Amino acid sequence: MKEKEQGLLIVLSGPSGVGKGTVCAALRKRDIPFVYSVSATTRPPREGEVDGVNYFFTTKEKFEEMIKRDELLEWAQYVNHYYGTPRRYVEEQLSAGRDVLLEIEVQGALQVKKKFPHGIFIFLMPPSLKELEHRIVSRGTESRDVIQNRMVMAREELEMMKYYDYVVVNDKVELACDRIEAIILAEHCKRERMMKHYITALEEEK
Ligand SMILES: Nc1nc2c(ncn2[C@@H]2O[C@H](COP(=O)(O)OP(=O)(O)O)[C@@H](O)[C@H]2O)c(=O)[nH]1
Ligand SMILES: Nc1ncnc2c1ncn2[C@@H]1O[C@H](COP(=O)(O)OP(=O)(O)O)[C@@H](O)[C@H]1O
Repeated sequence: MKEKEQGLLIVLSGPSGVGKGTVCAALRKRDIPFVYSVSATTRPPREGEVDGVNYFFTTKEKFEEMIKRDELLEWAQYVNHYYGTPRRYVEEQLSAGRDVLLEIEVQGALQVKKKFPHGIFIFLMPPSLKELEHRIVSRGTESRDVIQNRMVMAREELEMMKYYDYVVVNDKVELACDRIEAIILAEHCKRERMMKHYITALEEEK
């Protein structure tokens, strides 16, 4: 009998402004069968962001409680705010055999890698640093100081690319999505090759 396989844990990281949110929104339209983890954060909501959809917006005190109670799979401080992945949802979905996508920054991704070494780690790259700065500025959601901080972080984050399994350039949104979709498909094929029940089925047919 076919045993229930765990879903794939897919981690997408990349510097602020590279287009993670844009690429994830475009992936959602493609109806790829995976679920998205919603992070908790102490950052204030931007215009149009909805609590429980974009993030669970919370206070520093409540976030620190979640850390204490071990309710987060990983967490990090990023430009003066906390961000973290609620553990329960991810574990439940993976156990139900669903693929889960986490969109998180690099410190958190490295924590996840320790816990899920078989996760798929994808780094989204800007075509150039100049284009990255242009994207952050043109998004218009951050003050000049925050943009400068994010550019400093971006240079550090790009150094961490070496820890990822895949690098995807976000030159064109749809091309970046094609590449991510191809990676997930390939990872499923790889996993199927390793599955015992296929080998058993072939042997039974002999
Ligand atoms: N470690 C960690 N990072 C997160 C989480 N959620 C979001 N982030 C990252 O935090 C950084 C800042 O996110 P945000 O303030 O929404 O800005 P933006 O993604 O750059 O537009 C981004 O690199 C996100 O990928 C999380 O749960 N854990
Ligand atoms: N491939 C792309 N080409 C041009 N602009 C892009 C591309 N991807 C994203 N953008 C733009 O760059 C800005 C930052 O994108 P966003 O998705 O908010 O980045 P992140 O979530 O990584 O911080 C947005 O204004 C978005 O429209």
